[in-house]
Parts: sequence; structure tokens; C-alpha cells
Amino acid sequence: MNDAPAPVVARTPLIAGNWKMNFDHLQAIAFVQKLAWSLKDAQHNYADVEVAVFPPFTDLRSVQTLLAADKLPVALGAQDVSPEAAGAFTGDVSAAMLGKLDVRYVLVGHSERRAGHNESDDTVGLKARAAVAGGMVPVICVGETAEDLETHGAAAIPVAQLTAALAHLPADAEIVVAYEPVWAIGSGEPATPEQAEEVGKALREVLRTERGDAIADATRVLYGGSVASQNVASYLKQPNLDGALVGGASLKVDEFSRIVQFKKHVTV
Ligand SMILES: O=C(CO)COP(=O)(O)O
Repeated sequence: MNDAPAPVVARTPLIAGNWKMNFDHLQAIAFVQKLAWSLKDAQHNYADVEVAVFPPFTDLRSVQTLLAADKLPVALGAQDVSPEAAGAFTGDVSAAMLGKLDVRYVLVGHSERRAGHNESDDTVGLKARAAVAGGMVPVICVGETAEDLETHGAAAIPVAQLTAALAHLPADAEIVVAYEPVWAIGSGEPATPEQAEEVGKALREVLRTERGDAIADATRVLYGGSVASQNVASYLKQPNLDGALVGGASLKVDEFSRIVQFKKHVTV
């Protein structure tokens, strides 16, 4: 028996802004410039908290150019990827194309795509696999609807969705998991930190069972759903939550900048 306390694993928090279908490429450039100035003024330490933005496809090239020209340590994310490598798939964008634009993260399984584009757990897993094969990190989004919550409780559906996605991935693939209860997205009614932590803990248990301790302890689990500067710190204080996936509040520079600087408003 080993009674030694579990090692404390430092996971760099990730604050990710999912812009959804907002901002053309000019607005995107203006936004990222203002964000960089705001974080510079605030002497933000990017080593402490990683920042990522997920613009629409049409903005990626412009944002990439700006990030490279100004050497800004903001990671670039895409909102979707094709499960296919190349070929006759009109309207789709491949992982290889995203990789060429220095995209580091790819959202897969967002509830707006599961619901609005009929994406199954298998599709989500195949998209995650394509992202990994392209050298990127899939941000696997999971979450229950209000109905699911009533019928199955909070954790069952997210746990099943994550388990299904992992089945498609190589054992050593780096991933990020985002718990986004569907009822909390855009509703102004976020999950309580305790609710989110309970599901975050269950998701980490899935990682522990499926992937072992090292990956379970290193993988970041984010919370998303009506995150704002007033509530972000309460999630980041939870032992199993390592960041936030922010929608509406990521479109306002000052607000997103405050969210990134959540450490300043953690009251001990
Ligand atoms: O869907 C979300 C992020 O992916 C969350 O959106 P809101 O922050 O607007 O609730």
C-alpha cells in the first residue's frame, strides 16, 4: 500500500474564447489587437494562464498573421474540423489546412453542432481523431441538456460522451475536455461551481480509467456556460476545473481580458 499523498500536478489554466459565428476578419484583427494591449497594460503573465481564441474559419489566416507578426502568445483555435483527410467534401475544412495556419486547438462536439448538425458521438470522436492526426489538440465538448439533467443527473451524459470520443483516439493523444451543460450556454444561468466540479471530477475519473494516472492528472478540464468575469474565479478554484470555455463574454474585449486575469480576483 502506498499511503503517500497524491502528487500535486500543475495544470496551466486555459481561458478559451469561442467566438461562434461572430466577427469578420477585420473585426477579428481589431479584437485581438485590443486584447493584447489590454493584457500588456495589465502585465498579464501568459506562462500562468494560457489564452486561446476560436475565430470563424474565415478569420483564422488574419489572426494567425497578427499573432505571428506581433509575437503574441495567444493560441489559435478552430471551431470545427472535417473527419476526412482530403477530397470531395464540399464546405469542409481539413486538419492539415488548419495545421498550416498554426491552429493549436480544435473544438469538437460542441452542443450547437451536436444539436444543429446532428453530430453523433462517433462523428465527434472521428473529428477529434483527425485533429490529433493533424498535430492539434481537440477540445472535446460534453454536456447534458436540461432534460438529461432531470432524467440522468448531471454526470451520466458527459461521461458517456467523453468515453465514446476517447474510443477513437490514440492512447497518448493530448486532449482538453470542456464540460458545458447545454442549459447553461447563453442562458445567463451558469452551473454552480459545486455542480461543475462534480462533473469535472467524474470526467477526470473517466480519463483515469481509460488512460491512467499520468494523462488524467495532466489533462485540463474546462467549464463553459455563462462564464463571466464575476464568476470565473469560482470555477477555477475547484480542484478538477482548469479553465473556461467562454462564449458571449469572449466577444467583449474588456470583459474577456478580466476573465483571463481571473487570478487577480480570486479571494482567499
Ligand atoms: O457555448 C459556450 C462556449 O463554447 C458558452 O457560451 P456562453 O458563454 O455564451 O454561455
